[in-house]
Amino acid sequence: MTDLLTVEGLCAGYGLARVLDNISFTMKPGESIALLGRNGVGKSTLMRTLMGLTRRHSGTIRFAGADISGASPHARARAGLGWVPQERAMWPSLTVEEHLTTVGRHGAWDLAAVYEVFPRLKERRTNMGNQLSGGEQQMVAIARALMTNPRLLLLDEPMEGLAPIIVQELAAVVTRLIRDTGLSVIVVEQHARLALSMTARAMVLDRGRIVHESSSADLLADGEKLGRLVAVAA
Ligand SMILES: Nc1ncnc2c1ncn2[C@@H]1O[C@H](COP(=O)(O)OP(=O)(O)OP(=O)(O)O)[C@@H](O)[C@H]1O
Repeated sequence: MTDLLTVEGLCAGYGLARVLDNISFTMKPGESIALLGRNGVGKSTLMRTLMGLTRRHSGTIRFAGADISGASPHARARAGLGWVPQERAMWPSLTVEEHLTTVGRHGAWDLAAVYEVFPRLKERRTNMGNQLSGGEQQMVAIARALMTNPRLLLLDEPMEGLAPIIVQELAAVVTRLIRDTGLSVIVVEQHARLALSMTARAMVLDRGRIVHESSSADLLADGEKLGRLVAVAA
């Protein structure tokens, strides 16, 4: 099977400051990766670099058969990269449903499909973005990315700051997306064990480099290694 994503020798950062140092990895369609590491090691920077939101110093990114290394964020979204940013980025004056329909693109994910995954959003469909709880905002952020019918979904700390019960609810949804719909996903998460339980592959960063790659199950089973590589939150 051809790769969905091929990253080779990627160095990137902000201005002249280099954060990512020679990152290389590949992903096949349907694969899921937990991207882990301590605070400040470059996880968000890698996600943002895949979306074209940082300064790439060198290296290449191929996605769905095309070299997107120099493509704009907009072009990358059109090519099928779905982005759920850490800050959620709600539009206060739009309703839940407007958040979803303004970005909708033809494909299996339509309003009915996302409401089936997030029944709470259907109940809240006329609420404004600024009338939602943190968990509901995160559901909108994920649903909005699904409405673009992405080939790869990038989730940057989707559980951050949410109550434990909402974390479990969202984790169940993401697991379902990965296992049942075969969606390709990279998820950055402070809840390392939770992220490993949702995904097939684990990748750990330290100071901008990949320092560990294995199956998620292997890393989950090795508590000592997990503790050494990652500050384990849960
Ligand atoms: N907009 C920016 N401009 C300059 N430097 C930045 C910017 N954003 C992040 N950095 C720096 O890049 C490095 C990596 O940050 P990044 O947010 O990618 O880490 P992270 O692994 O996602 O950490 P966290 O889990 O805390 O979000 C840090 O040293 C950070 O200070």
